[in-house]
Amino acid sequence: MPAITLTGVAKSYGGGEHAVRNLDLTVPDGAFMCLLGPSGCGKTTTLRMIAGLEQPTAGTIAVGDRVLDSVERGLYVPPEKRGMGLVFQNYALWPHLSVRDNVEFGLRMRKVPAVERRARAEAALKMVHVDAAMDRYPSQLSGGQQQRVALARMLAVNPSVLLLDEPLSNLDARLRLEMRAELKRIHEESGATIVFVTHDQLEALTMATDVAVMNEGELQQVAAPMDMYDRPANRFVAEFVGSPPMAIVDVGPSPAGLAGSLLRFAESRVPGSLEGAQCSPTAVGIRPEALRLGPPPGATWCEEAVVEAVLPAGSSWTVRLRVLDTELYAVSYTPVEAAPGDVVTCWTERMHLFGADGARLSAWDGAASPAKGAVA
Ligand SMILES: Nc1ncnc2c1ncn2[C@@H]1O[C@H](COP(=O)(O)OP(=O)(O)OP(=O)(O)O)[C@@H](O)[C@H]1O
Repeated sequence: MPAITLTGVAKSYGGGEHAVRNLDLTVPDGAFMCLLGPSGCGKTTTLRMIAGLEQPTAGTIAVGDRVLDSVERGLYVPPEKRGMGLVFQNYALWPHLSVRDNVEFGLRMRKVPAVERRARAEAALKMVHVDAAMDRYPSQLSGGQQQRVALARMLAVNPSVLLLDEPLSNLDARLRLEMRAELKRIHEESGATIVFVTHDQLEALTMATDVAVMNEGELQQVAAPMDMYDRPANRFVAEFVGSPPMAIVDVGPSPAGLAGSLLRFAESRVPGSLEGAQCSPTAVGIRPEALRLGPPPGATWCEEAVVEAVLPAGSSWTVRLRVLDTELYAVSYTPVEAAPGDVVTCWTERMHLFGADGARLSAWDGAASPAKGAVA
C-alpha cells in the first residue's frame, strides 16, 4: 500500500469556521501515524476525510497515484471503495448480532468461506481478549469489551490501511496499556499503515512511528516521537507533548530573574548567537525531567532554588521549586532527600528557546552541551 497524501486539504462546516486548514500531510507506507492534539483541533475530521466519511472543501487526498478526493476535479471515492478499515469512538456494533457474528460480518460481505471466516473471527477475538464472550450480544458487554469487539471486527478483515479514532478511550488503564502493546505488535506483524487519532500524548509517543500534532485546524509538526519530544517545532508542541509539561518562562523587555539567568548562560556558551531579530528569544523552556538537583556535573546552567514541596509517586519524585522569581517543577527518578524550605542547587543542560512567532530557535541547539561524562 503506497503512502497516503493530503495536499492543501481544508474542511469547513456550514458556519464557515474551518475545522481543518490547508493541511499538507504524508502518511508513509507502513507508518503508524498518530494525529495528536487537543479537543476540537480537527483530528477526527482529518481521519474522516481520509476514510471518505467527510468530503474536503478544498484540496486532494490520494493513496499513491490513486486520487480519492479532489475538490478541483470534482472527484470523490466513497468509503466502501477505499479499502480501509475503520474503528471509531462510537463503535457501532450490530445489536442483533452476536459478538462472533459482528466480527464475521465484514468477512461475510467479502465472501470469505465459512470455515475461514470462523477461524479468522476467533483469532481476532482472542487477540483482543474477548473470545470468552463470543456468543454474547453487544448489550451484554461493557463499553471496553464493545470497543475491543470493534477492533477485532476490523482486524479480522486485515486491511492494509487502518483508521482508528480513539479506539482505546473506554478501556481501563491496565487494558489500555496492554492494547497499546498489542496494537504495536499488530502493526509490526501486519505491515499495515495505521492512522490513529488521540488527544493523549503518551499514547502517541508510545505507539507511533510518526506523530502529527494539530492545533486549531492547523498542522504544527510531523516528526518521529523522540524527535518531537527533543526538538518541538514551537511553543504549542513543546507544551502539549511531555508530561508534566515543559515550563516556559517569558522573557520580558529587560530579562531579569530566571529568564535572564538562562539567557545570560546561553549567550555565554555561544557569544553572539542570540543576536538579531530572527534569533531573539521571547521565551525559554525547561522540561521538568531535564531540571536536576544537586551539584552540576560541569559548566551547565545552575541556580540556587528553594524546595517548596516534594511529591513522591512510587517510581518518581516531583519537586516544586522556587528558582529566583519563578516556580518550576523538577521530576527525579531517584529518591529526593530534600525537604520543604531547603535550599538546593538546580541545574540543566537542556533548555529550549522560542522566538517571537513561537517557533523554537534550533540555532541554539547544543550550545548548552554538557561537560563530558555528564548524565544526559
Ligand atoms: N458535523 C459537524 N458540523 C459542524 N462542526 C463540526 C462538525 N464536526 C466537527 N465540527 C467542528 O470542527 C472542529 C474540529 O472537530 P474535530 O471533531 O475534527 O476535532 P477533534 O480534534 O477530533 O476533537 P475531539 O478530540 O473532541 O474529537 C470543531 O470545532 C468541531 O466543533
